[in-house]
Amino acid sequence: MVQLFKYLLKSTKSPARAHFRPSFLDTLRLTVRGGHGGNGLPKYGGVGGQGGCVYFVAKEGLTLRKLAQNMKDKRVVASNGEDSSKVSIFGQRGVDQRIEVPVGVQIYDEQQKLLADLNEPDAKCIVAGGGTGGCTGNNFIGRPGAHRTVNLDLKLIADVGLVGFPNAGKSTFLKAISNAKPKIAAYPFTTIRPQIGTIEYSDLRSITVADLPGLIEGAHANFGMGHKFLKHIERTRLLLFMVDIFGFQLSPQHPHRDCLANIYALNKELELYDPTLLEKPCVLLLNKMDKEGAQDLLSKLKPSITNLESGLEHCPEEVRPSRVLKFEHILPISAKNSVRVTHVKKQLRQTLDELAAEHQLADTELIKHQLKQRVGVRGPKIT
Ligand SMILES: Nc1nc2c(ncn2[C@@H]2O[C@H](COP(=O)(O)OP(=O)(O)OP(=O)(O)O)[C@@H](O)[C@H]2O)c(=O)[nH]1
Ligand SMILES: [Mg+2]
Repeated sequence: MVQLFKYLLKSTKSPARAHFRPSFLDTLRLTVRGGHGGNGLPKYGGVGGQGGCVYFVAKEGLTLRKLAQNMKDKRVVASNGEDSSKVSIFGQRGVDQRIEVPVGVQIYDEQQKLLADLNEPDAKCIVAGGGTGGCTGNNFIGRPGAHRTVNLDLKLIADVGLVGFPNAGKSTFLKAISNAKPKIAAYPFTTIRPQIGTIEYSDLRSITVADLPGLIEGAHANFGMGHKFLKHIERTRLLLFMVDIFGFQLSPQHPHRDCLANIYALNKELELYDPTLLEKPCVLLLNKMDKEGAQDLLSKLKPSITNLESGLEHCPEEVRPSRVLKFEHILPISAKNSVRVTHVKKQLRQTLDELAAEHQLADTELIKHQLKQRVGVRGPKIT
């Protein structure tokens, strides 16, 4: 019976099967223990071997899900150092435990203190040192290794973070612009885990875009998936906001918000999560421009969208941010028909290149300060 169930589960692609698919995992708790130091040999002044340590190394192409599957009991223990003996005065050191973790993992101890940020390939950190071997300093008695519980918190690393409310067309856009093959449907919450797409350019350069699902109005109050996935935009260099030009209504119980109110609402959600995110360079996409009446709507909303500050007083109080976003560019598109998607592709690359060049220049505090002010001075244009 169990076999039959397993077979059915394997062979069907029904929604039930999809339901059993393991979900995206971005946190993992592990217990780590360094090896015990070996005992010394007082008679000969022999020193025990040091216990092995547990260390993490960041590797690309790994996921926390894979790591969790490979480590069923969530415990990592390094081996003990050997005791000193007549034939081996210096005991052998214990063998280290090397654990490969995905790039972008941050490691916290139980008090939520950050121990390490493994944000580039081959970055390493020792999470549990081995105990010292027995010697004169400790009466020849080997010491236990460090023992602790660590929390691994994965924050995706992408050049661009795609932020928008459900149904705006984020996945449609990601599919049109990159190699990603996300699911697209006419109902909210189609995407339930972050997706990363890579945009390739003719000069063989590429940029990565992360589609971060689950953001809804009130996420700060833990509605929907709350801010679960917002942490992933902390490490993106550019935020790409997307709104439906016709606005959005989550359900009949929620108010319909026009496109402008949605921009403010996204602005507010980010502000409530982490106000420093508002300082990141950002671009706005106005999607579904192929639909009838979209151009007229755009002409009507244009003055307010290009000057968010001016419309603040008419913004519903519950979605009113205290500080508005300053978009580098505002780009009307039709993700579905791939209209102006190439233009977005060019703009993203250009903006990222400009940012990289400016950061290279910004080696004095003064220039860094001017950089922060930069977006505000220029003001966005709809192009
Ligand atoms: N007319 C029109 N429809 C679009 C456009 N882009 C997306 N859509 C439609 O809008 C609906 C939602 O698109 P998705 O790409 O799934 O939206 P999403 O933002 O990823 O939604 P969630 O994953 O639920 O957050 C689908 O029915 C798409 O076909 C567009 O440019 N024009
Ligand atoms: Mg989606």
